[in-house]
Order: sequence, then C-alpha cells, then structure tokens
Amino acid sequence: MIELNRVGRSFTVGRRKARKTVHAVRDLSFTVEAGEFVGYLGPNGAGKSTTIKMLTGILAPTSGRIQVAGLDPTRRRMALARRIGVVFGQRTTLWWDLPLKDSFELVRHLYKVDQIDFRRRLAELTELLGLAEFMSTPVRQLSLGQRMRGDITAALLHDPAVLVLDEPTIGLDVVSKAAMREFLRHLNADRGTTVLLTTHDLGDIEKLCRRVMVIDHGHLAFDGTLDDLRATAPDEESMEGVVTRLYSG
Ligand SMILES: Nc1ncnc2c1ncn2[C@@H]1O[C@H](COP(=O)(O)OP(=O)(O)OP(=O)(O)O)[C@@H](O)[C@H]1O
Repeated sequence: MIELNRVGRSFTVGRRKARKTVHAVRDLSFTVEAGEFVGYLGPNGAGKSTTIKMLTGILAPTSGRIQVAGLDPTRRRMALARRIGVVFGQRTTLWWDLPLKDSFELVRHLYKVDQIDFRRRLAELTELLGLAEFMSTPVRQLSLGQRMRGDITAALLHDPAVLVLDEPTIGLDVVSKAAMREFLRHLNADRGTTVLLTTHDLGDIEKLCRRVMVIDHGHLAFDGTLDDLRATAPDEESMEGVVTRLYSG
C-alpha cells in the first residue's frame, strides 16, 4: 500500500556563505502492506513530517521513488487524495468559521463523495466519535478534543484505503485519548484501513501498533514488531527507556 524505495529529501537553507544542505530524509526504504497499523517514531527533527509530506504529495522527494495505493504521490496528487486520508494533530483542515457540518459538506463536494455514501458514513462516524452535539458549532469554538474528532471524520468521509496520522492524540486528555485509540483500533481491525501513525506518545504505539519503524537523522534506525523493539533493550522496564536508548544510538 505504501512503498518507499531509496527516498531522499534535502533542503537548502541559509544565504550565500551560510548556505548549507539539510538532509531531512536519506536513502529511506520501507513497505507497508494493506491492513497494517504501523507506528512511525523518531526524535524531533528526525524526518517524520518530511516523510509524511512526501507520502501525501505535498513535497516531492529529491531522490528515490514513492508509491502510495499504486500512485506516485507527486505526479498523481489529486487521484491519491481520493485514496488517502491525512490528519495533522497540530493543524486543522476544517474551515475555522463554519459549523462542523458545513465543513463536512464542503469535504463531500471537494472529494465528490456520493450523497448516499456520505450520509451513511457521516452518521456512522458521528456515532462512533460522539460528534452529534457539536455539529452546528463553528470549528473555532470547538475544544481541541472535539476539533480533533472533527478532523478525523473529515479525513475519513471519502473512505480512504490509507490513513496517515501525524500526532493525532497530542493535547488530548486521558479519556479522549483512550476513545481516539479505540476508534483507530476499530477502523483498522474492522474496516481494514491501513494506518501509518506518527506520535511522540508511546502509549499510542503500545496500544495500537503491531509494527514500529524508527527514523533517526533521516535514516531508518529500526523496523520490526513491538516485541522486537522491546528486545533491543531487554533490561529497560518501560517503553520510554527502550526508545530513549534507541534515540541516543
Ligand atoms: N521546509 C524546510 N526547509 C528547511 N529545512 C527543513 C524543512 N522542513 C524540514 N526541514 C528540516 O528537516 C529535518 C527534518 O524535519 P521534520 O519536520 O521532518 O522532522 P520531524 O521528525 O517531523 O520532527 P518533529 O518530531 O520535531 O516534528 C529538520 O532538520 C528540519 O529542520
């Protein structure tokens, strides 16, 4: 479903003599099969967001090849948009001044979702995510947790085969976080949606991901099961300890 083959992405920063090249992602290769739920971890600045931007066609790679749902994201960005859902926890894709339901209606138009499918899916997501009481509230008046549920709904209205999540539980309280995790677990297990999850919350990883990839300085530093990850530092009691060891090389 997702395939990266020796992908690199660099940026030129600074001016004149201070000019230098930042290699955000270097020679990165991995495959995510349909139906997998994969955690994508890495310290700040490791290259996670750059990878996600390349997967969704926002950024073009400077080298290598990417395929998502059989499409090259940069060349087929519009076609890919119909097969992929993306949620950036730190930003909203909803319309700030519009009631939630109007934002969803706009998403329906943009993605050309059939009216009957749209109604069915929206009813299901509204029920699963407990959105009914906020439907008429402008997005700017929603709490972070409510807004996040709205963003997830918007990303799923066109029933994408792949969902890419960048820190979807950031800032959520323990109850909202548990509800969000349960929803994502259901989405993957029952609907078979492929999920790639980026987070700094290791609870998300432990509760949801069978497989974990760790990126560090743009390189893939680890790719294996959660048990394989624990086995990299068997004397560490917590996942924080295991991951800290991995991040510090
Ligand atoms: N548009 C850009 N221009 C210049 N440098 C960039 C740009 N985007 C990212 N970088 C650099 O690329 C590297 C990787 O950044 P990226 O945002 O992918 O990291 P990240 O793993 O998502 O980090 P975080 O966990 O802090 O969000 C960093 O050194 C960053 O400064």
